[in-house]
Amino acid sequence: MKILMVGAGAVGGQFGAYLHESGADVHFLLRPARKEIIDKEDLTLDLPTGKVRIQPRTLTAAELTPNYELIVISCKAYSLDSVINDITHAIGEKTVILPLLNGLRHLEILGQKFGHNRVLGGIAKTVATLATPSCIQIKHGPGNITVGARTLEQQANAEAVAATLHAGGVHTYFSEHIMDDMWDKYCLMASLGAANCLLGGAVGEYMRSQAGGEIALQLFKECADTAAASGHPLHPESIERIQQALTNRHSGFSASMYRDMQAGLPVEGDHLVGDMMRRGESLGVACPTLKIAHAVLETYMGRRAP
Ligand SMILES: NC(=O)C1=CN([C@@H]2O[C@H](COP(=O)(O)OP(=O)(O)OC[C@H]3O[C@@H](n4cnc5c(N)ncnc54)[C@H](OP(=O)(O)O)[C@@H]3O)[C@@H](O)[C@H]2O)C=CC1
Ligand SMILES: CC(C)(CO)C(=O)C(=O)O
Repeated sequence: MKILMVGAGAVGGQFGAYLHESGADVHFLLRPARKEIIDKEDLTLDLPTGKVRIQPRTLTAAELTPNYELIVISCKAYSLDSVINDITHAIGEKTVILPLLNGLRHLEILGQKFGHNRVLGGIAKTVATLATPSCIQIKHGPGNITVGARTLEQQANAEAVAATLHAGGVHTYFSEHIMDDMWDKYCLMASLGAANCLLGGAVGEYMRSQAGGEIALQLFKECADTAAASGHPLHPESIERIQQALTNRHSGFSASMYRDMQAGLPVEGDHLVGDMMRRGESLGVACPTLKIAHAVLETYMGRRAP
């Protein structure tokens, strides 16, 4: 399967590197400035087990041809419009798209642009950061990807993509209920990211405040109620697991959105927290705490704007 990995950030660079290492036919679509750096310095994965350095095959949007069977998208949500514009020339009749962004709204946006049956459901699980333009720091070992069909027509394509990723050295799960799984991760991600950014700390840090845990659990409740009102109620075990993750006093857990905020970078606040709040409110779920967190994220983004 001919694969185009869009971007070589924390998620795309990592999983693309595993594919490259195991001999898969993978190209990285990079913007010119990044391509120049990676072509000169290679791409290094800094894993707990040591460093892995690869020489990826890179190209820019101007060089794309419509002969990719799989396009993996792992940009931040605020770059999605530019990515959609850039990959248009890489889409052929049989191209399948696997987005690995957190959240859900990108599925609708990509589906409207390229056709819903092309866009699979996908989840990346990892804790990774682009430490320098040519080095990705990965905590807790190699991450994994979950793939699944969002429509009946996609089933065979989703299975083929999962098999290709697995054969390409990526820890891959195939999900028969990908939308439930995406909602599960979305609820974790939105409540964790909102709590980290609103309260200004990783889980163990905000748990030292009197109300930190209560606020994090309220954020999660609003997300879980929204998931249930959307027809994707979380499993009781998931609810318990996420509640524990959000209130563990000894945990350094934080969302990539918080790490981005600490680094002064743009954040996916509207895609993750704003979208959850709007979905909830449109279904009659009260989301007062998500609303406060969204306002904090919008204020942050507004302050960054030139
Ligand atoms: N980091 C993590 O641990 C996890 C992140 N996620 C989710 O995955 C998604 C990606 O996050 P992450 O990997 O951290 O983000 P990064 O910022 O590390 O990487 C995004 C990459 O996308 C590239 N990009 C943006 N636009 C284009 C374009 N038009 N053409 C080519 N490349 C482009 C950027 O390139 P450039 O270098 O040129 O700016 C950047 O390197 C997010 O939705 C995030 O929430 C999910 C699980 C874990
Ligand atoms: C699950 C979590 C929080 C792990 O890093 C994540 O997806 C993110 O940070 O973007």
